[in-house]
Amino acid sequence: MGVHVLLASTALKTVSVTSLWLIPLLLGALTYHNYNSYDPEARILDKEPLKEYDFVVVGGGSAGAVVASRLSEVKSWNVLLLESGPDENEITDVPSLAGYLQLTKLDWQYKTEPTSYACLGFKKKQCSWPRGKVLGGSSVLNYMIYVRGNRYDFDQWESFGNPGWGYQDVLKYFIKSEDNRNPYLAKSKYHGRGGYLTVQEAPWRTPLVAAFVESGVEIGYENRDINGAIQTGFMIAQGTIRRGSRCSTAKAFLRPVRTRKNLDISLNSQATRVLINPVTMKAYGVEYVKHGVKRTVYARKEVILSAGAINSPQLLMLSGIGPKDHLREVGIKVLKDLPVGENLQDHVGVGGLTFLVDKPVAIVQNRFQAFPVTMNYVVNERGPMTTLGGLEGIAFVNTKYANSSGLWPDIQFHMAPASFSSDNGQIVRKILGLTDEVYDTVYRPIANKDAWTIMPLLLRPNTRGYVRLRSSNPFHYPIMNPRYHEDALDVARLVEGIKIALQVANATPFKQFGSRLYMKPLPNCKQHKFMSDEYIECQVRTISMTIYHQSGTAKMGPSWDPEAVVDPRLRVHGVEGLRVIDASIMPTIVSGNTNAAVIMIGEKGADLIKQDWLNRRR
Ligand SMILES: Cc1cc2nc3c(=O)[nH]c(=O)nc-3n(C[C@H](O)[C@H](O)[C@H](O)COP(=O)(O)OP(=O)(O)OC[C@H]3O[C@@H](n4cnc5c(N)ncnc54)[C@H](O)[C@@H]3O)c2cc1C
Repeated sequence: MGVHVLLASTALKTVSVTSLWLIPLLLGALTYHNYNSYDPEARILDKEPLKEYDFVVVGGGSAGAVVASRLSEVKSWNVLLLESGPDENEITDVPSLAGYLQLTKLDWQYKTEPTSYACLGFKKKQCSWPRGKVLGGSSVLNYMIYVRGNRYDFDQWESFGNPGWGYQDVLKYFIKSEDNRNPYLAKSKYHGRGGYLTVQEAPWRTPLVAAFVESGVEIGYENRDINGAIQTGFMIAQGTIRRGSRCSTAKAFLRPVRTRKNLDISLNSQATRVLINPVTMKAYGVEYVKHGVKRTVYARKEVILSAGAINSPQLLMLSGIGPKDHLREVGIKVLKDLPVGENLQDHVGVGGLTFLVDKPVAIVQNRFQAFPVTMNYVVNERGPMTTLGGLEGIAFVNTKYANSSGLWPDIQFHMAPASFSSDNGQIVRKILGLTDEVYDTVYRPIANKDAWTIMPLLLRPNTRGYVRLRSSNPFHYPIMNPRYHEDALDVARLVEGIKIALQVANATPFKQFGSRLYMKPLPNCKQHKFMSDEYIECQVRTISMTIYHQSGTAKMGPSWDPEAVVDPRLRVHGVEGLRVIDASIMPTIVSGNTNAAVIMIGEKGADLIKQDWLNRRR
């Protein structure tokens, strides 16, 4: 996702340099104090769990927050939400500070296994995989881009034997969640108003994003709502923000219902195992650790895993549900042999393509004065601190390998008005883990210069990776290998994606800024002619950037699908009282940023539970 946090540097650098940063913190603290007494967005209360609930939801992230909120609408049910991390804080609210949350205690700080195919420009050849360890999960760390995916993704899910998951069925759940506050979008039949989740464009932007959209039109694409009837095209990004601040799923779905008597939320509570009766094969509770003490909570009706695409499969395997040979290898008794942890998919992009401009129109850390920028955010909810982690433009384009209809693009663009070194090497290089050689040779020479980038990303990879247990210890991080770029066509699509990005950058609208390609080759690719196919392939493998969309590790599919872990009602095959509701269930990754689709999965999953239990009772 790239270059995100450049403004943030300005603000956070100030913390250590002057006391100006105290002003917004103080204002934030005052506002927070007031919220506690009357505001519906006030924070949730961390509860001591009871011994037993109707439903125990594990993980309060993008999906789990939705599930807990919707299930507790049924007054006769009581619901426990267990979340490993703490609550959000004032810094997580600020859109431009998104990247600053990585490598903190709100981040699980995962890393991929080193391979020789990808991530070669990062330390130890590992890609960093941040995931939210906080109420709201990865919706607290994410860059807030609101993209739903392509209608054919969902129709394909249905065609795999998952009735009720086609585009027309899921569209109503996207709309149900949404409160779109951009009038031109809100009136469209594809958008919703009045839902819990606020969606709007960032109130501030650079002129470069207008040039990006106009250039897209010049090369033959439409400027359109990429979440509407047709996805192919260019637009200014929509984001999950509310009045200029992050709207995580915790803020959207949990805070307004925090006083419900039948919903308990337990923070800093890490589930370690689902309890399953080996004779009846019914899930009846969860073991978890809070404040260093191991505890058990029982579920009368169901346990729901919403721990995300890394931790839901980890928990299933720790509980005896997974590939039998692998479980035996790590000494776990097999209760149900299922391909848990397989089918891992992610979006991987090519980072580092940089265009320099002659005008002061990009985001450059040194140019933003901390005090006015911060006050504009705190007082007016406007200004550079409202940018979606630094991203401004989105596009969906077709390479020569794309579906011939032109309606199911194979490449997405993220456009950011900054480079890897617009923050003078303070944050971006660290959170990505760029090697010193790459940073010093290529990016340090343009530190603090006006620059912008397009990052092409591969929408539907051919490769499938895996998540496996490192050991039977629930506190040991699992092994993660996305197998990026092991498939030649995946790489070829990205090479073509870079060529389309170059066409966009060469279009007339960018000429007014004196925009030009920065031509410093990557040190390990300089044997190839700059921007030849061979060079671009080398760049694809060197700066292989996750877009943080891990999914698919507990695949949804019918009982005859040998790869399926959950059925189309999201129940784990062969185990009663246990569902998975999060990014893990995607049979194929959606063509677009995953947060909105995961929220939709949470909405639909909660409805499936209501249908199953409320109909049964009557
Ligand atoms: C840095 C970053 C940037 C991103 N940018 C975007 C973007 O701009 N737009 C977009 O659409 N998507 C984006 N994404 C992806 C999107 O946010 C995720 O796909 C989505 O949040 C995943 O939702 P989930 O519910 O599956 O998992 P998560 O939201 O990760 O939730 C899982 C939750 O479970 C908790 N948990 C895990 N294990 C346990 C356990 N054992 N016990 C108790 N709790 C546990 C975790 O702490 C976490 O809160 C981004 C993600 C990241 C990390």
